[in-house]
Amino acid sequence: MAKITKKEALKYHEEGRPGKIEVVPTKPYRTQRDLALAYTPGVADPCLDIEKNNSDAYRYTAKGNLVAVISNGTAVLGLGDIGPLAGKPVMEGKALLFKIFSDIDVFDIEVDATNVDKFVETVKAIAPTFGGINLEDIKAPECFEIEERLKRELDIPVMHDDQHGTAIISSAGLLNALEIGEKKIEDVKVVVNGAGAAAIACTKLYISLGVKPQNVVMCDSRGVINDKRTNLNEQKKQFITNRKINTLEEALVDADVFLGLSVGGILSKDMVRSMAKNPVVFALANPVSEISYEDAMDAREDIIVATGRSDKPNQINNVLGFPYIFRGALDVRATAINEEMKIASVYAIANLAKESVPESVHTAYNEANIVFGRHYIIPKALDPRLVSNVAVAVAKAAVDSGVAQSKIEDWDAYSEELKQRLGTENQLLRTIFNNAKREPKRVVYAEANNFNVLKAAQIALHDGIAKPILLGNPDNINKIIAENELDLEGAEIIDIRCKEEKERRIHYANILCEKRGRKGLTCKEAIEKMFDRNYFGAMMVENGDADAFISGYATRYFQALNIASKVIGMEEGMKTLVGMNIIMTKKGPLFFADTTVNAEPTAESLVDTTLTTARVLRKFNIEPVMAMVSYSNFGSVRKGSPLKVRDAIDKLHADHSELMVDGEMQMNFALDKKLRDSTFSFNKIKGKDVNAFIFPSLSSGNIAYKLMKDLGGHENIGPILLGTAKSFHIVPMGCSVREIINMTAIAVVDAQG
Ligand SMILES: NC(=O)C1=CN([C@@H]2O[C@H](COP(=O)(O)OP(=O)(O)OC[C@H]3O[C@@H](n4cnc5c(N)ncnc54)[C@H](OP(=O)(O)O)[C@@H]3O)[C@@H](O)[C@H]2O)C=CC1
Ligand SMILES: CC(=O)C(=O)O
Ligand SMILES: [Mg+2]
Repeated sequence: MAKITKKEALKYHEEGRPGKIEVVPTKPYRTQRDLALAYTPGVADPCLDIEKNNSDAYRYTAKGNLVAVISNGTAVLGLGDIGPLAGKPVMEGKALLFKIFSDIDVFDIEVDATNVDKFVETVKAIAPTFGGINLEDIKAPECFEIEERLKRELDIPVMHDDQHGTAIISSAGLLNALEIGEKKIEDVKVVVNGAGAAAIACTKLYISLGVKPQNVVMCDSRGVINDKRTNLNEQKKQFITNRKINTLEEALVDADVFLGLSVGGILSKDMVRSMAKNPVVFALANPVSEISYEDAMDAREDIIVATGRSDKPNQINNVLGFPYIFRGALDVRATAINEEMKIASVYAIANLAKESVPESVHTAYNEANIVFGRHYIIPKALDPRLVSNVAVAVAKAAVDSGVAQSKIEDWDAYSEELKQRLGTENQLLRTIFNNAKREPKRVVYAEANNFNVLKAAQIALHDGIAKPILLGNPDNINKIIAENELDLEGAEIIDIRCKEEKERRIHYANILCEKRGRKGLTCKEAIEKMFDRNYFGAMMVENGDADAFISGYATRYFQALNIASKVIGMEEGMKTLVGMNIIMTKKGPLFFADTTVNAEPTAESLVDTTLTTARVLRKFNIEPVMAMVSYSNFGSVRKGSPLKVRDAIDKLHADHSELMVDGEMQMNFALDKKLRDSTFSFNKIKGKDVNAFIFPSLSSGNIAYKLMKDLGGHENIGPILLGTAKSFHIVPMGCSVREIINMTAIAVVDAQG
């Protein structure tokens, strides 16, 4: 990632509405009645109910999803005591992270109080507003007493994130780093630089996970905490070493682990070189780490390095924890965040790093293949699985340890709910993928000499969606596999040009020649075409040697379409192929057809488009409710394209009366059922939300889906080719791995019949 300049950082914060957060109403407020409900007199009723029963605050107010990020600015990142106001950008930043990663709303509260009593009293006084308290950037040793007292005196979860959030994440990182370095936690020698909030909590958690207290040396700003030191606070006293050493440099000789939670730039390359083999260096000070990632990597080859920064690999930062720990705690109304919940988070985070990484993470970090190892010991901050993995583990631990005030009956449903809440789960794709997994099919990838195609095939293979057949030069394919550490064991590779495939080429050519002989194709030409992977792959499907075909990554859409028509042909009874796009909206998926094939459809082809679209929706377990859209309503214009739409509708109503379809209608009547039903009460899709739109021409369909995608910012799946006699699918040229995987699942479902 390119370095961020000061100018850029200031502009980011200043631009538009200053700062990073705003408050958004969640209830209607446009009418006088709305206001009377939102405020007086309506608001009095929930007030009186809450007066009688305090827990009703969770029913009638935002309390249950509201966390306070509270700081007095005495230890802001590694910037030190810069005061509450100067710390506000960090607290707003935490608010932003809470919202985007776990949909928790946050008020950031900067308190002008360094005195422990005053700070505690302030937090207690405002606590009724919140469902949880996240203490932030409060310096040691005051932070320990502040947290202890608030935990004791409040009945909502309180967590000092710099202590426990950091301890949880760095422990997860440590477990994985030791596994990679093949070391046992009970044997490792750990040097902790820093003896403040984060360092003390991390060290305590390391010990509870198995590090031996006698194997720990802790340093503060004055050097090693040893028995010569005086005036140590109670927390530091627990870590006095009896080793006769005074400096960080001495402590690091032969150490296995360096944990830095202090200040930037205090660790030299030479110190790193003096450590034991496979050393673990967690340089976690922010914004400048104890040693830069580059210097640490440069110091020695066997090192495992992590920093707190977002712009380097292995980011150990409490952002991987606090959003999800509070999410889990709030969802079961936990009265505390206890040790059991912390340990559950450690293992949930550590284990997630060992699972195969979703494509969205590769895309977000612009990395081709992220796999568990030295450079990936901990999940990435943008990993969408964190919310369901960590929050579920925390909530379960809260229930099991008896601090939960409400129960979750169905953990799978809770996990799904979290994914949907964060928009990380696409219900439609989940259905398609589940259907695909139920009966995976042989999918032939015609362009397997491309990394994206191979990566998609690997994921499809490992996720049990498809059985890939890869067409391409085996040397090229194997080179890409080796260079990118892909694993395609079990996938068949076919070199269509080799002499062993000659017989098959001739066989396929004969079939094609028979099919197209009267349409101008000579047998010689057919043989030549079998050296083209798109033709060969399509023939594999046609001949039953594969179930579905995918191409388009490096082939023009219309070229692939042409092969589909010539080799595979159309489904029985169909006179046209159809292109369909799926637009993912907040209200659910919307299906647009035809978006890519028929430039000037006739009434017959509009009928075919409607029937094919309806069939596909049913394959996706969706009952089609379809509108044939135009610029007029139910015959209001008696010329031009509305006429052919009317003809199509008449035919559909006559021959397929069971189908929920009507038109022609304008888009606003299709989208707004109240408007439609009140104006045209006779309409056949009365009371229904339309989920599929049939366009009167290719231009309108194509323009509409691109407007939704690019201007509306909606995710788009497709175009998907419909109406072929067998499963034949074309991905957009140069598309992402995700798009190829999605198309694979669709192709498999299509092939299932
Ligand atoms: N990556 C992450 O997720 C997180 C990183 N951090 C980082 O950890 C650091 C400490 O934060 P926090 O614990 O909240 O702050 P504290 O103020 O509570 O602690 C700071 C500690 O650093 C010690 N220190 C300062 N200078 C040196 C030095 N030259 N050598 C050794 N120790 C030194 C201080 O020593 P003394 O006691 O003598 O004053 C003190 O013990 C910050 O840089 C912060 O950004 C914190 C939380 C999370
Ligand atoms: C990440 C964090 O909380 C800190 O550096 O203080
Ligand atoms: Mg902090």
